[in-house]
Amino acid sequence: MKTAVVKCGGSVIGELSDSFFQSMKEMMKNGYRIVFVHGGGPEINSMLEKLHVKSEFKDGLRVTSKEVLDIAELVLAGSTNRKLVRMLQSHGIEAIGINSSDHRILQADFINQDELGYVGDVTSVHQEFIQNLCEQGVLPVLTPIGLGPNHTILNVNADHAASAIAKALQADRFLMVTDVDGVLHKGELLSTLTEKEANSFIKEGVINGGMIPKVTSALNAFSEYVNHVHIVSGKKSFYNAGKWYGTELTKEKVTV
Ligand SMILES: Nc1ncnc2c1ncn2[C@@H]1O[C@H](COP(=O)(O)OP(=O)(O)O)[C@@H](O)[C@H]1O
Ligand SMILES: CC(=O)N[C@@H](CCC(=O)OP(=O)(O)O)C(=O)O
Repeated sequence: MKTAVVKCGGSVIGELSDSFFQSMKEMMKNGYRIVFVHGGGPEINSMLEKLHVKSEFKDGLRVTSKEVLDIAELVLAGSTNRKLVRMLQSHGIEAIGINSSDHRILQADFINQDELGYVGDVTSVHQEFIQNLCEQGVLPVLTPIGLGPNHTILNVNADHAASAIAKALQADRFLMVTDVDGVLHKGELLSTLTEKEANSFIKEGVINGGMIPKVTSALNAFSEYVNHVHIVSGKKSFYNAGKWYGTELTKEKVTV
């Protein structure tokens, strides 16, 4: 069996297509066990607006007061996670939703409490438990909420959380699902991207906004254990007849 970690961004959760779920099923048919990790940034934003709570981002991370943390957990665990589990089940995929501070699925530590508040980075992943669920044929759907020191919970950027999980599970593939076809350059899809190109595109501003944590997390997971990392769209098929779509990270440029 092969393992794949699929991170689904909040930008596309409401727009996931039938072809996306078909690609998931095709992966499973071809021997992949899938672990799902999700974001929910836009849904958190609209709940914060409804409740008239202000929040800001610093370097792509949400500055998270105690009040913002409670709302982020409420939305991620109470709404986004539930919706995804139901969508998977309606497409015939047996899934279980878990808030990742439960059972120490994700342990995290503050990044910089003074500047960012309750924001964490993953320090450990309960990989045996995740693997056990997969072995039972249940697809785990995980929030990016980690258990911090002294029983606090911490808000973890979902790209960072997924990257840490992919590394801990030594996943054969790591897919980052978003609302665009992959990494674009002047409107054209880049089918491959090397680390060097990614760094210069970030410097030049070609890669900006939410694509920055995605590409840096993708690069971060791209290791001796995780050899295949893709950034793909959730609006269409990303895998069909053994072919992968979107942008794949490569060590060096592939010439075709
Ligand atoms: N070079 C790029 N190629 C593609 N998308 C980019 C690029 N630079 C910035 N983006 C933006 O990144 C967005 C995806 O990031 P984000 O909205 O945070 O997604 P998610 O919720 O899936 O994590 C795209 O919708 C696009 O607006
Ligand atoms: C610390 C931090 O920024 N946490 C994110 C967690 C959700 C997330 O990352 O969602 P997307 O994948 O949709 O961006 C947040 O509060 O928005």
